[in-house]
Amino acid sequence: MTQKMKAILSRMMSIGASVSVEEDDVEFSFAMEYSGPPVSYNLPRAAPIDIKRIPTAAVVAPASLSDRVSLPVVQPLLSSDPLKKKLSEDLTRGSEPDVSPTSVIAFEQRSRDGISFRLLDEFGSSGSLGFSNGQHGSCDSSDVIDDGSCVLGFSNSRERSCKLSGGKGSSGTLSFSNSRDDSNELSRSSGALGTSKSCKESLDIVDVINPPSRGSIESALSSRSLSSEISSCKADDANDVPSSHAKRAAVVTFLDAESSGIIPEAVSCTTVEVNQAKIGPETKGGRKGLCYRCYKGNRFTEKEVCIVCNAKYCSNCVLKAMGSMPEGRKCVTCIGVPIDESKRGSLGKCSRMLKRLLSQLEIQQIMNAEKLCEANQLQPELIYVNRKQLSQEELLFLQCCRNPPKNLKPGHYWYDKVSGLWGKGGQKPCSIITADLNVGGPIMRNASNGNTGVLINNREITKTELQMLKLAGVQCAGKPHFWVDADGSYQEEGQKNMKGHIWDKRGIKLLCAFLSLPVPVKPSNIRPEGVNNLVNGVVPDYLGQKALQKLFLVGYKGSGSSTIFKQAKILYNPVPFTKDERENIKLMIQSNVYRYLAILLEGRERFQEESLTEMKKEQSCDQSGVQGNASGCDDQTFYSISPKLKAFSDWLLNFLVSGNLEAIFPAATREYAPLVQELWKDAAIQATFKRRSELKMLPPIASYFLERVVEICRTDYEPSNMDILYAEGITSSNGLASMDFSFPLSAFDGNTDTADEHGRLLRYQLIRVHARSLGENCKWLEMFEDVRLVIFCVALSDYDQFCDDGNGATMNKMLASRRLFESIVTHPAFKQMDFHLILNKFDLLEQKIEQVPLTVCDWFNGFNPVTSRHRTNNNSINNNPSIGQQAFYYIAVEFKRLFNSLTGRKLYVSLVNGLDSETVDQAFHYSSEILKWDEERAYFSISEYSIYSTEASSYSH
Ligand SMILES: Nc1nc2c(ncn2[C@@H]2O[C@H](COP(=O)(O)OP(=O)(O)OP(=O)(O)O)[C@@H](O)[C@H]2O)c(=O)[nH]1
Ligand SMILES: [Mg+2]
Repeated sequence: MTQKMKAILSRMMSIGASVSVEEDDVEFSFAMEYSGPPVSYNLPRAAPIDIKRIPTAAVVAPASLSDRVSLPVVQPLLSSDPLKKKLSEDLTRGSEPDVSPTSVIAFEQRSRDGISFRLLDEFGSSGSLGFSNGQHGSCDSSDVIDDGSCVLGFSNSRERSCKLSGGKGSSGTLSFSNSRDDSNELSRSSGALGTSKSCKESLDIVDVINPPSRGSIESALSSRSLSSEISSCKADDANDVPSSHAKRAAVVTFLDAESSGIIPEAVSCTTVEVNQAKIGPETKGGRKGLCYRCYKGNRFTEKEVCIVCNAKYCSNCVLKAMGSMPEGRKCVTCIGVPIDESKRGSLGKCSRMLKRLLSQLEIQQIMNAEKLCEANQLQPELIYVNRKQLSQEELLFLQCCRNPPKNLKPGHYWYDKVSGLWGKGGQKPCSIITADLNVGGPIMRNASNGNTGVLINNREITKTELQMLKLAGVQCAGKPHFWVDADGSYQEEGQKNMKGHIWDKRGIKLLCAFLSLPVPVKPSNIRPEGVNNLVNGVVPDYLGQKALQKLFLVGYKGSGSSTIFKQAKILYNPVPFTKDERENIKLMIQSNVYRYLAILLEGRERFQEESLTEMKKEQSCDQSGVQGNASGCDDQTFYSISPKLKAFSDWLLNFLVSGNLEAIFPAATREYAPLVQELWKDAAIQATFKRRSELKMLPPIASYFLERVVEICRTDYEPSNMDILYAEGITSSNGLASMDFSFPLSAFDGNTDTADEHGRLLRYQLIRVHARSLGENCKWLEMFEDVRLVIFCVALSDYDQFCDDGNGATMNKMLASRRLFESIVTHPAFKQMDFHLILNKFDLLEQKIEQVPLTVCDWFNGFNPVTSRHRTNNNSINNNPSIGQQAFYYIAVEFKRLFNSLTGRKLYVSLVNGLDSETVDQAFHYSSEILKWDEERAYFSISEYSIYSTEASSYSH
C-alpha cells in the first residue's frame, strides 16, 4: 500500500485508527453500524467492537499487484454509469442503442491532491461516497434508496471499476479493492463487507434476503455470524466450474488487525459465491440452458428471466437470486438498473413458475412494482423526436394521446405533426399517430432518408411512399411538394385548392398493407397504451357516438380534483377501479398512512419536549427553596415511548425528513405491521392522536385512515370505494388521468326532457391533470387545445391555509389558487374556452368559518356577512343563508369578477362537496349543460346571445 493510499485512508477514517499493513498487501474491511429500524424478530447480538481492533480481510492466496499504484484523477462523469454514457453516445450518433442504461446522478468534487470523489445520488439520497484512484478507473457508489446510512466505495486500480450500490436497507457498506482488471460490486447489502486484491479478480458481495436489521454489521465484524453472503473468485479458477456462479471454498478471511492469524471460525467458512449475472453458464463453457445460479437443469427446465440482464433461474434459485423483487423480476444485482428494452412488452406478465412459488397477493405486488417502479419506466431523455430529446412531459403527452406510437423504445424517431405520420429515424413511416402533438423539434427534410425529391410536409418521402402515392393516383410528376393533413386531404405547395383525400382512394388501404405502410387507425381501435399513471380501465367506445366532449379538470394542489375525478369514476363507470388500480391505490393509502404516522410521531416528540420543559420548570420551582436546580428530574413523561418504538420512530422520521418515504414501500408494510400495531396501541401515541388538531401537517382526512391503521397496514388489506375516495391522490405517480363516460340511463329514467336526452347521448372524456404537470407558465396547456370545457377546482377551505409560493416564501393558498386560475384563463390555448369553477370542500368551509373569519385572506377582506337573529337549523340558500353559504357566494362572485375582467365572459360556478357524490353528479350535469348552451349559442343572433352574457348571480345552486 502506498503512502498516498495510507494518507487517504487515514483521512477517510476520521477516528484515525492506525492500520498496520505490509506494502502492497492490503485488504481492509469496514462496516458501519446499521441505523435502520428494529425488526420484529430476534437477531444474534454482536459484541461491541473495539475500534482499534477492526478486523481486516486478507486474501488466502494473495496475488501480487504488478502495477505501481498512482493517484490519477477519475474522469468527470456527466452520466454516472458507463452504460448510460455509451447509450447517450449511441443516441447522439443516431445509432440504435445496444446497451441497457442505468440512471444515476453524479455529483463530483475534486480535491487538491487530484483525487476525485463522487457522490452519487439516485433518488435524492445522500451519504454515498465513491472514491476512486486509478488510471482510467471509475468508482461508483450509488445508494439507491437512502435510509440515512452510508455507503462507501474505495478502489485503487487501473482499467477496472469498483461499484457499490446500496439498495433498500443498505447500511454501512464499505469496499476496498486494489487490483487490476477486476470489477468489484456490492449490491443492496445490509452489512456487506468486501475486500479484494488480485489481478483479474472479481469480487461481489450480495445480500438480499436479510431485511435491514440493526446489528447485522456488528455481527459481521464480531465474526459470530454474517448476514451477508460474501463471495470472491479468481478468474483462473473459473475453468473448473461450469460458470461464475459456482459455490466454492472461502478465499476471504477476516483478520483482526492486531491479532492477525486468528481466523474467526464463523467467517472462514462463509459461503462464497460469485455473482456475474450477465455471464451465462454457456459463456463459461457450461451447457446451454443451465440455471445461472446452481448450474443444474437443461434448456427445457422452466426458468424465470431477469428483465435487466436476461439471467435465467430455476425454481429452486429464483427467489434466492431475485430476493423480494421490489422492482419485479430482477436479479438483486440488477435492482435500480433500467430494464432490457426488448422486455418492455413482458412487464407485469409473470411466469407460471413464479405463480406456483408465490401467493397471488405477492405476485400482484411484484408485478405492479415491475410495471410502476421508476427504474422500469421508459426514460424520456433516451427518446429523440425530430432530433430533439424528449422531456418527461412530452413523453407523457406522447403516450397519452388518443393514438400513441406503439412499442416506444429508446431511439430516434421522426414525427410529422401535420399529418401525424410517425417513423423510426431514417426509415419510412411506421404508423399514423395523433397529429398536432407538441412533441420534439421541427421535422427535417431527410428525416426518413428519402431520395425521391417529392416532399410531404417538408419531409422527402421514401421510394415506397412514392410508389404508394402513384398507385393511389396522386400526380407526382415534377417532384411536387405536398401538404397532407391528418385526415389525408392533400394539396400542392403554393396552391390553394385541395386536390383530394389520400385515404379515400379505393384499394389504398390494401395497397398500404402490401407495401407495409401505415394507414389511419379507426377511432374505435384507438386507446392509449403504455402509460402507467393513466387511470382508465374503460375502452372508449366511440362507435356511433358524436364527437367526444373533452372536459379538462385541474386545480391547485389539494383542491380535491382527484377526489372529483374518482367520484366521476364511481358515478359513471360500471367498474370504477380495475384490479390494478385498486392495488396501486392500496399501496398509496398504505404509504400515506405511514406518512400520517410519522407526523404523529413527530408530534409526539414535540409534545414530549413540551411536557419535559413544563416538568423541569415545575420541579425547579418546587426545589428552588431546597437545591435551586432540577437535576433530579425524570425524563419520562406521558408522551414517552419504549426504546424499541423510539428506534422505529426515529427511523420513520428520518424518511419523512428526507422526503423519501415512498422508498420503503411496499416492503415496509409487510415487515413493520406488528410494530405499527404496537405503536398505535401505545398510550403516548393515542394521547398525541387526541391532539391531532395541533398537528398542522396532518390532513383532516388522516384520522379516517389512522383510526384503521393496523387494518390498512396489513398485506391483505383491500380498500373500499370509500377508502379510495378519501385517499389523497389517484396514483403515486399522480400525473395525468383520463376516463370516458356518458351519463347513465337511470339518471334520466322517465325524463323526456330533450336537454337531458342531449346529455345522455353525448360521450365525455374527463382529463384530470395535476397542476404541477403543466410546467412553467402552464406551457403544456397547448396539448389540450381541443378540450371543450375547463373545470377548475378550488378548495373553499383554503382561505386560511398557506403554501410555498415557489420562491421559498409562504403564500395564502387561496391566492395561489387564484394565480393558477389566472394563468390558465389567460393562456392563449384556452382563449375562447368556457370555464366551470367548482368551489369544493364546502363542508370544511362551513366548519371553519365559525372559527376563522373569511377576511383572514386579503382577497376577501370586503366580506361582511349579514347575520340573522332568526336562523333556523335548516338554513336554505334563499332564506337566511348561513355564514358558510354567504362566504361561498362572496368567493364565487370574486372569481366571476376576476374571470370577466380577464376575458369579458361569464364564469359558471358550482358548489360541491367532493366527498358527497350527489353534489359532484350535479356539477357534471351542469358541465354538460354549459356545453349544450355553447352549441346553441352558435344559432343565436348577437342580441339573443346576450342572454349568456356575464351576470354575477347564477350558480348551479
Ligand atoms: N372534507 C372534505 N375533504 C375533501 C373534499 N374534497 C377532497 N377532500 C379531501 O382532500 C384531500 C385532497 O384531495 P385530492 O382530491 O387529493 O386533491 P387534489 O386536487 O388531487 O390535490 P393534489 O393531489 O395535491 O393535487 C383528500 O384527502 C380528499 O379526501 C371535500 O369536499 N370535503
Ligand atoms: Mg390528489
